[in-house]
Amino acid sequence: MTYTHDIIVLGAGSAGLTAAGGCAMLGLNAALVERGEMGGDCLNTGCVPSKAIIAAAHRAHDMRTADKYGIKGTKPTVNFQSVHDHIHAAIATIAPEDSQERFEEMGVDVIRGNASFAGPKSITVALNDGGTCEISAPRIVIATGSRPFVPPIQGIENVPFMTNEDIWNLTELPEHLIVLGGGPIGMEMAQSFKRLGSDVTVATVGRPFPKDDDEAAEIVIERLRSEGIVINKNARAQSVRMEDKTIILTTDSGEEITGSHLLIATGREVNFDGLNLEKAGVKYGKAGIEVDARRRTNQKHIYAIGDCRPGPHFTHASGYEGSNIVLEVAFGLPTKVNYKALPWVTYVDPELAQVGLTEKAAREKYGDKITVWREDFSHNDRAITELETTGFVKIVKKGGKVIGATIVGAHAGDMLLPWSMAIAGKSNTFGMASLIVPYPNRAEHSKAAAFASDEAKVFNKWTKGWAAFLAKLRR
Ligand SMILES: Cc1cc2nc3c(=O)[nH]c(=O)nc-3n(C[C@H](O)[C@H](O)[C@H](O)COP(=O)(O)OP(=O)(O)OC[C@H]3O[C@@H](n4cnc5c(N)ncnc54)[C@H](O)[C@@H]3O)c2cc1C
Ligand SMILES: NC(=O)c1ccc[n+]([C@@H]2O[C@H](COP(=O)([O-])OP(=O)(O)OC[C@H]3O[C@@H](n4cnc5c(N)ncnc54)[C@H](O)[C@@H]3O)[C@@H](O)[C@H]2O)c1
Repeated sequence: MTYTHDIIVLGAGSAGLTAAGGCAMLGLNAALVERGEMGGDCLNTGCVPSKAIIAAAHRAHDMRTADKYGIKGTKPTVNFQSVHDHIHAAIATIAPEDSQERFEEMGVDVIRGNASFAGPKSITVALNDGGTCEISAPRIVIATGSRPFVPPIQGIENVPFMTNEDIWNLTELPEHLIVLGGGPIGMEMAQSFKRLGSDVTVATVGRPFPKDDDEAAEIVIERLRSEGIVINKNARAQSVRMEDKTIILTTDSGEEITGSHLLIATGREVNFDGLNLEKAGVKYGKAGIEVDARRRTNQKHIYAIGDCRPGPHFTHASGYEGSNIVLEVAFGLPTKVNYKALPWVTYVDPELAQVGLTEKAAREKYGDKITVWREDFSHNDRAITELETTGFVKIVKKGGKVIGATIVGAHAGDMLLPWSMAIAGKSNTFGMASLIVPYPNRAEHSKAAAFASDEAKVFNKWTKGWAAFLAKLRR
């Protein structure tokens, strides 16, 4: 079979951009198909807008609480249209990094349209501006991401609700926001809207931050409650209705929660509708496209990376898996994912940061073979001078080895890097460049500097020559 490309990547989010860009930089003829906005969820409807609103809310909170530093605190005047503009300015500033033009300059063939399998090695694209095109390659990467999952709630079809896809269109502050879901999306938004002036009620199943360390999560929950957010644990949404302009959500315990706006943040479902996976014989389940540790599907030449496969849903996980694809496809190196030093940060205040195993997960795995060490910020001089003494650093060890670290407190996310290095056992620049660093985070620049110092070892005439040789064998 004569192929149009060496590799086809479906989806231009964090996963697909990394895979397609890396392969093209090694000289492969890479196609990247995107039906929506370049940059995917993270840039357009996820990390970037959420971190921008968090920053605005932080400033409002600082104004209200300045008294303790000897500066007269004041009630902030929030112009929500301007907050909206700030959010969209942040997206627009970062957008060129993920743009079609930038990837075309790298040598990627960017095709805008909806991709579906025509066969195991061929793709039909329904082009956004009309018509179709057929492309084919010996290797195909599915990186089609996820979208909000809306649970079955009686009456939901008659009630206006928002998800992470449209909340960024708000130009007026909601009077009373009901947040359904106590995961990172729900809790980051709950604190932001509260600080900007909305009343906020959260309804969730179990405790908020279900994947995080118990003690650390409780510290944040206490802070959120002290800021006036009402949090209903064990409150599964049963039904919802509208009376005049009021939304009334009824939980499975019969409690009624009222508000002016409803945000649904109850997890994700995968974007594989319309991909025609059957035509390629690719297996999938409810949690996503089934993959092995190398992110190969049951069809070994087809990979699935990022949010579209079961596993962690983070930009940095998607980017990491995209880089692994470059090693797999361009260099022919079998590359298993290794998440023993996977970090994540929830950008509430105080920040909640984790790398490796939580204490609970480590106990479940290793029982009393672990030891746990905790240092509170209450006796850290920088924290004392900044009046930010809430929180701690906790490390979990097995013998002499660090296997997990939890940090809750101001700037917690920026403090994770040394623990990632300890868990991964990597300290030189090459090792640092291969670490998974949480997004978005200032420590990413330490990784970037480390990578820059070694970049010539990855992208040079020898590696390009090897990639070209391998690609020729496969054509
Ligand atoms: C509100 C919010 C805040 C978040 N904050 C953070 C954070 O702070 N840190 C963090 O690490 N993660 C965060 N995340 C998670 C992060 O955004 C995702 O894990 C990440 O964007 C997934 O990247 P991806 O490339 O796998 O998928 P996506 O970004 O979803 O990209 C998939 C792309 O594929 C395209 N596509 C789908 N089907 C087709 C098709 N058939 N043909 C062509 N194109 C197709 C889509 O249009 C999309 O552009 C957040 C998510 C949300 C919703
Ligand atoms: N800072 C970050 O890294 C960040 C920020 C936002 C999102 N994300 C990623 O995005 C993904 C999606 O986030 P999310 O918060 O939507 O999902 P999630 O799966 O993490 O949390 C969903 C929450 O909704 C609750 N829930 C589910 N069904 C419910 C119902 N019927 N009624 C009430 N509560 C219900 C769950 O108990 C859980 O607390 C996450 O996996 C996360 O990795 C990351």
